[in-house]
Amino acid sequence: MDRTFQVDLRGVVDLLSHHLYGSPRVYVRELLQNAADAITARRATEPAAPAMVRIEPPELTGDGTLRVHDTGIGLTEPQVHELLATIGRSSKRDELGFARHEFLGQFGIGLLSCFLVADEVRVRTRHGDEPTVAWTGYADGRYRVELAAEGEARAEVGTTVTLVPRRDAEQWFLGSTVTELAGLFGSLLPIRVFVGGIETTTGAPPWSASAGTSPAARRDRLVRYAREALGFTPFDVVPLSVPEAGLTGTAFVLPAPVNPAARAGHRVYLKRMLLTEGAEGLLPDWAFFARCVVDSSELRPTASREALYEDNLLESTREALGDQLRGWLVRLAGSDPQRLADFLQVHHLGVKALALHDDEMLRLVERWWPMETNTGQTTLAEFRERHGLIRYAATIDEFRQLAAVAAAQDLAVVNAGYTYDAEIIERLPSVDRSVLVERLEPTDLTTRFDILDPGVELAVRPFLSTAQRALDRLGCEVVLRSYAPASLPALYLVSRSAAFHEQLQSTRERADEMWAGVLDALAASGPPERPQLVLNHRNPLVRRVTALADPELVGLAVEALYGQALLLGYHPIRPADAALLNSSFLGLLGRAVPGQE
Ligand SMILES: Nc1ncnc2c1ncn2[C@@H]1O[C@H](COP(=O)(O)OP(=O)(O)OP(=O)(O)O)[C@@H](O)[C@H]1O
Repeated sequence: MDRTFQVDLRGVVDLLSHHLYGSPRVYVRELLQNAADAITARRATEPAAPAMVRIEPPELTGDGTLRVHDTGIGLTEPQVHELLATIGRSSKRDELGFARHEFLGQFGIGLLSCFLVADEVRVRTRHGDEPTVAWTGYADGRYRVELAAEGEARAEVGTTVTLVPRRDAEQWFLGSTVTELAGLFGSLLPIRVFVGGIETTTGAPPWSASAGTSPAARRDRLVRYAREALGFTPFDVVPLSVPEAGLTGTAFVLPAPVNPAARAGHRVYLKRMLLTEGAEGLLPDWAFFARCVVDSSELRPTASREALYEDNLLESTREALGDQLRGWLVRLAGSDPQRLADFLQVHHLGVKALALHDDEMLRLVERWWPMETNTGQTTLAEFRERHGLIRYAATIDEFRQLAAVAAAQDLAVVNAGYTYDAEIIERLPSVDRSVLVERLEPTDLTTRFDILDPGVELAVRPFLSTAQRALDRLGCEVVLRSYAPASLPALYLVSRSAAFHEQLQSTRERADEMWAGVLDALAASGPPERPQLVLNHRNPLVRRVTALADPELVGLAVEALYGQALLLGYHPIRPADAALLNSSFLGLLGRAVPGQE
């Protein structure tokens, strides 16, 4: 014998409340949705029928219940038996079981959500001239269907749903809560909803054409809407429209920086009923700087109606919305570059973070983000146009060391020391093969320094060996070259490998034995290049120093030049350097101040 499943309603309600719905508050949404669908169904054959829902919270009914009256199509007695007594049965599907397009509901479980907050649900409904039918359901799964008694018959077509609150759920029935929830979920519904005497529907969405007379008025309205509903004054508003998803709406560009990795939540309405205030996946990741409010008639909800269902339509919608935001950026670049600059000022960190993965963002940064260079601020695109390649210093310190000298040699350098900049520059050739990039190494500059002519070279040899002796213990090599600018007496240049070895050395001094061994092994992997103190023979002071006869004074002068070059290049000052600076300063002072004790 075939048997039929028995459904334990308590178990189902438990499942809904703990696993499907995020909060019991959805009961208001489900009631509104059923009322709106019933009105839609009635108006299909009776276009002039009223479209009104009235909610009476317990403060008004006076008997502790909440009532929802609608002017919808109502149900006949057989329909009540079929639809209200069977979980998963809906009138909103076609013969093949597909969700019918004009309705909000489709699953046939919405009414059950009332049991999240109510012990008892009563439905009194009238369809056309049929008698009024009364259905009463209980949370334990019992239900009763009867024809309404004579005095209880409805005068009008429509349905009244009455909820008898569960003891511990009374807070969900407060007039203020119900008003807030009806406004939250249903403010855009194309019907009129009242809670007590307060209308909670606001008419057409704020972005619809009829809502504002001129584009400027509509924009003002949207800015006001963002302030009230989203809590910020947008940097800009961007109209959105994706016909294939029946989608219209607005993207609000955020006025303050956000973390692009944080999931953005968008406010999504489906057929003008709020689905969620935190929809993910509506925009591509790179569009982290916008929050959307949209209404769609075609996108699908998950069964909980709290998120968008990820399908092909959502994917193509995401792409289309991405295109529209990209278009906004491009238009901004063309029509109002200053505003684009303002936008980047706010969102540059996020834009740059994405530029490491997203080609569009990379191009945006290349074309529009002004970078610091030793010839002033300029975009990478301009820099490349002017200099044929992008030459950059990879850290701020390197840039500081090199900027002035490189500029004097007509060598333009970008400061790529700020967050993401060096990686962005290095990624450029992967999207455009014609882009040449070159990392400027401090020691690259030495190739641009002129060597001295042999006569001078010979004459300064004694000076150089005295100078070298003074700096030997600091591991620094002294070199004499001729370079611009003449005002610069000396440069301290550390190659990358020398910098690495220096760091290794200072770590080794602090490490315990085991680690010292490891570090030694590392250090042995490459010959340490020594840092160089490059004295500038074009500098008058340096020339005078090279001509000094007193070796002690030469030592003091070279030490002082060494210290000054360290400071000028923002190099770290080790204890030995500090001691040397100190002694050379005092030594020179001693020489400068005449007289004896
Ligand atoms: N206010 C109402 N007026 C007329 N019919 C109603 C009303 N409320 C519910 N019904 C009928 O009861 C059926 C079941 O309602 P229920 O809310 O459980 O599911 P649904 O709205 O079809 O789908 P969903 O689970 O997606 O909300 C509906 O399909 C509808 O036919």
